[in-house]
Amino acid sequence: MKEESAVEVPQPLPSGPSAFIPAQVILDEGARQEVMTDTLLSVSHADHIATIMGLHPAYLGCFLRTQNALLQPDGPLPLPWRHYIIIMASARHQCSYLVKLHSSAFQLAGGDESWLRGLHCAPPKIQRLQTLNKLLAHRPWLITQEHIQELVCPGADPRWSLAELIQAVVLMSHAHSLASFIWGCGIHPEPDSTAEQHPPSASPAERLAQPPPPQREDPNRQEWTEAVNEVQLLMEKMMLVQQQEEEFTPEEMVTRFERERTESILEPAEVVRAALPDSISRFVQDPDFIYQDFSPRGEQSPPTMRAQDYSWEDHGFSLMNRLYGEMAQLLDEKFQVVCALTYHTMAMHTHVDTSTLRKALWNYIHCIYGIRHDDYDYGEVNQLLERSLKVFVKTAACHPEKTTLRMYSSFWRQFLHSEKVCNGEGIIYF
Ligand SMILES: CC(C)C[C@H](N)C(=O)O
Repeated sequence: MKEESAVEVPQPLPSGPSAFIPAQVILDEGARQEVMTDTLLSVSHADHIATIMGLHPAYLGCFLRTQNALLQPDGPLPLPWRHYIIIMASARHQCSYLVKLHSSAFQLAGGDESWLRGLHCAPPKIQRLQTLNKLLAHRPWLITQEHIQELVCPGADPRWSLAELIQAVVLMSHAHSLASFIWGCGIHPEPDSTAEQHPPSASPAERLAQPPPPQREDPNRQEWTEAVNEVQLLMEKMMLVQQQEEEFTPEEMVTRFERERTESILEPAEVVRAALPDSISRFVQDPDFIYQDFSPRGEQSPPTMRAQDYSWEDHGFSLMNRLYGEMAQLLDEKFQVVCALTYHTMAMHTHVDTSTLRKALWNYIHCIYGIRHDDYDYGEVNQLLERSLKVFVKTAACHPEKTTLRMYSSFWRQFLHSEKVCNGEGIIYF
């Protein structure tokens, strides 16, 4: 095991779409994806998000289709309202990138500027979404039937229709997870249209082709050998996991889940919470309400939810299909693409079956949110995910604004950046 102190302290990159990934690397790794350029060219102004997500063209395609559908002119909620809901939702994760982007879009769509002074200036109907917004962002397990009833029942004033509410919920969830992606990939703010260094007319390729940032020193030979061995070891563990036939009792399976959940508490280093800037805090009510860790004896611990009792495939999809059919299809496609997304690569190796590793990551994120798959042995998470990876994943998923370059650089040091690009939805991690 390498000592913490031996890890080089990474320096933030000065320019380009991401503070974590050098612009040149995005170009190089992107060039390996044949369709990337096409996908990027079809995005009229490829922003930093699309540029980084374009490392996975199949995912970028689904993402953009979903986002475009959410923001197309027709639909139950007026367009300015939809931008405003995204602002409120991204503010919960302190994502000034999205707050800024959608404040401009809100104005362009004809929104009433005075609302941008803060939540208290928005219509009461929008303000009533606050509770749902904060629960969805930080502790979704607390949402009950009453929260929905309160908004849609005939006596509710002002009342939300089901069609409006489902659109608002998808908008909020979309913004929450996108905020995790933005923090998790260290995405830089978009250049101001007034700023000199990046004229808005620059094409994505031009913007990427900035002078490369000062390169860090190449890892020395010993470090490289060590890294190669780490990947080798991980691949051996994956083989072992695949061959494992041992069956555990249901009780043992629960214990293994609980163990993983309890251990995750220790993962992120506690950082003192800084006061929110006014540009964010004006859209946040109750800023101290954040993700709450599981505690084995704590009364307020998140309950466990069995994935078999409520899942997208068996329940979520059909409900949404009735109320917002187009979105149900798009989200379903997005989930399917991401579950199947693999290039069969592992750092310097090709033709690898990475399914066990991807499944461990997926299930680990569900685990931190208290979701248990009762046919999955959580011992695999423990075997396959190194501690630094868990710290990163947990931070990006639960406290995205605390993700640092150091966390990003500490895990999977041998892997391509495109393999590390991560989404707090728990989904893009290839
Ligand atoms: C999680 C990653 C290591 C996935 C891998 N790059 C793949 O193509 O499947």
